[in-house]
Amino acid sequence: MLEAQRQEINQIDTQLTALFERRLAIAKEIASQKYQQQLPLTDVTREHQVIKQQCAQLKDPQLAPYLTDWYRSTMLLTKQYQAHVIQKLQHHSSIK
Ligand SMILES: C=C(O[C@@H]1C=C(C(=O)O)C=C[C@H]1O)C(=O)O
Repeated sequence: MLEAQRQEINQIDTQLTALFERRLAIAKEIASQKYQQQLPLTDVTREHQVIKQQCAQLKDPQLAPYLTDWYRSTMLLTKQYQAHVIQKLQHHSSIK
Protein backbone atom coordinates (compact mmCIF):
# COMPACT_ATOMS: atom_id res chain seq x y z
CA MET A 1 0.00 0.00 0.00
CA LEU A 2 2.68 2.45 1.04
CA GLU A 3 5.22 0.74 -1.20
CA ALA A 4 5.30 3.26 -4.07
CA GLN A 5 5.72 6.29 -1.79
CA ARG A 6 8.35 4.50 0.32
CA GLN A 7 10.34 3.64 -2.77
CA GLU A 8 10.22 7.29 -3.77
CA ILE A 9 11.41 8.30 -0.30
CA ASN A 10 14.25 5.77 -0.63
CA GLN A 11 15.34 7.40 -3.88
CA ILE A 12 15.16 10.88 -2.36
CA ASP A 13 17.16 9.67 0.66
CA THR A 14 19.85 8.27 -1.62
CA GLN A 15 20.23 11.73 -3.17
CA LEU A 16 20.15 13.41 0.25
CA THR A 17 22.90 11.10 1.53
CA ALA A 18 25.15 11.98 -1.41
CA LEU A 19 24.45 15.70 -0.90
CA PHE A 20 25.00 15.36 2.85
CA GLU A 21 28.39 13.81 2.20
CA ARG A 22 29.32 16.62 -0.22
CA ARG A 23 28.10 19.29 2.23
CA LEU A 24 30.25 17.85 5.02
CA ALA A 25 33.26 17.53 2.70
CA ILE A 26 33.06 21.29 2.00
CA ALA A 27 32.47 21.96 5.71
CA LYS A 28 35.71 20.07 6.40
CA GLU A 29 37.63 22.44 4.07
CA ILE A 30 36.00 25.42 5.82
CA ALA A 31 36.97 23.93 9.21
CA SER A 32 40.63 23.74 8.27
CA GLN A 33 40.56 27.39 7.10
CA LYS A 34 38.89 28.36 10.40
CA TYR A 35 41.65 26.50 12.23
CA GLN A 36 44.45 28.15 10.21
CA GLN A 37 42.96 31.64 10.47
CA GLN A 38 41.76 31.19 14.07
CA LEU A 39 38.17 31.97 13.09
CA PRO A 40 35.17 31.10 15.28
CA LEU A 41 33.24 27.92 14.52
CA THR A 42 29.86 29.67 14.37
CA ASP A 43 28.93 32.43 11.94
CA VAL A 44 25.42 33.46 13.00
CA THR A 45 25.01 36.00 10.18
CA ARG A 46 25.79 33.35 7.57
CA GLU A 47 23.43 30.85 9.25
CA HIS A 48 20.54 33.32 9.17
CA GLN A 49 21.32 34.20 5.55
CA VAL A 50 21.27 30.52 4.49
CA ILE A 51 17.95 29.86 6.22
CA LYS A 52 16.37 33.02 4.78
CA GLN A 53 17.58 32.26 1.24
CA GLN A 54 16.39 28.65 1.35
CA CYS A 55 12.98 29.47 2.87
CA ALA A 56 12.47 32.05 0.10
CA GLN A 57 12.87 29.24 -2.47
CA LEU A 58 10.04 27.13 -1.07
CA LYS A 59 6.98 26.78 -3.30
CA ASP A 60 4.87 26.19 -0.18
CA PRO A 61 5.66 28.88 2.44
CA GLN A 62 3.87 26.82 5.10
CA LEU A 63 6.91 24.55 5.06
CA ALA A 64 9.21 27.39 6.23
CA PRO A 65 9.24 26.42 9.96
CA TYR A 66 10.06 22.82 9.04
CA LEU A 67 12.81 23.83 6.63
CA THR A 68 14.17 26.19 9.30
CA ASP A 69 14.39 23.30 11.79
CA TRP A 70 15.96 21.09 9.13
CA TYR A 71 18.69 23.68 8.58
CA ARG A 72 19.17 24.34 12.30
CA SER A 73 19.86 20.67 12.93
CA THR A 74 22.01 20.34 9.79
CA MET A 75 24.07 23.34 10.89
CA LEU A 76 24.42 21.98 14.42
CA LEU A 77 25.78 18.66 13.23
CA THR A 78 27.93 20.41 10.61
CA LYS A 79 29.57 22.38 13.45
CA GLN A 80 29.95 19.23 15.57
CA TYR A 81 31.79 17.67 12.65
CA GLN A 82 33.90 20.81 12.12
CA ALA A 83 34.79 20.82 15.84
CA HIS A 84 35.97 17.22 15.48
CA VAL A 85 38.06 18.12 12.40
CA ILE A 86 39.63 21.09 14.25
CA GLN A 87 40.39 18.92 17.33
CA LYS A 88 42.25 16.49 15.11
CA LEU A 89 44.26 19.31 13.49
CA GLN A 90 45.12 20.68 16.95
CA HIS A 91 46.20 17.24 18.12
CA HIS A 92 48.42 16.73 15.06
CA SER A 93 50.10 20.12 15.48
CA SER A 94 50.72 19.49 19.21
CA ILE A 95 52.67 16.25 18.56
CA LYS A 96 54.95 17.74 15.89
C1 LIG B 1 29.86 25.80 7.30
C2 LIG B 1 30.17 26.83 8.09
O1 LIG B 1 30.19 26.71 9.49
C3 LIG B 1 28.99 26.91 10.27
C4 LIG B 1 27.91 26.10 9.70
C5 LIG B 1 27.10 26.62 8.72
C6 LIG B 1 26.25 25.72 7.88
O2 LIG B 1 26.15 24.52 8.24
O3 LIG B 1 25.72 26.18 6.85
C7 LIG B 1 27.09 28.01 8.48
C8 LIG B 1 27.85 28.86 9.21
C9 LIG B 1 28.68 28.42 10.35
O4 LIG B 1 28.04 28.71 11.57
C10 LIG B 1 30.57 28.15 7.57
O5 LIG B 1 31.16 28.94 8.33
O6 LIG B 1 30.29 28.42 6.38
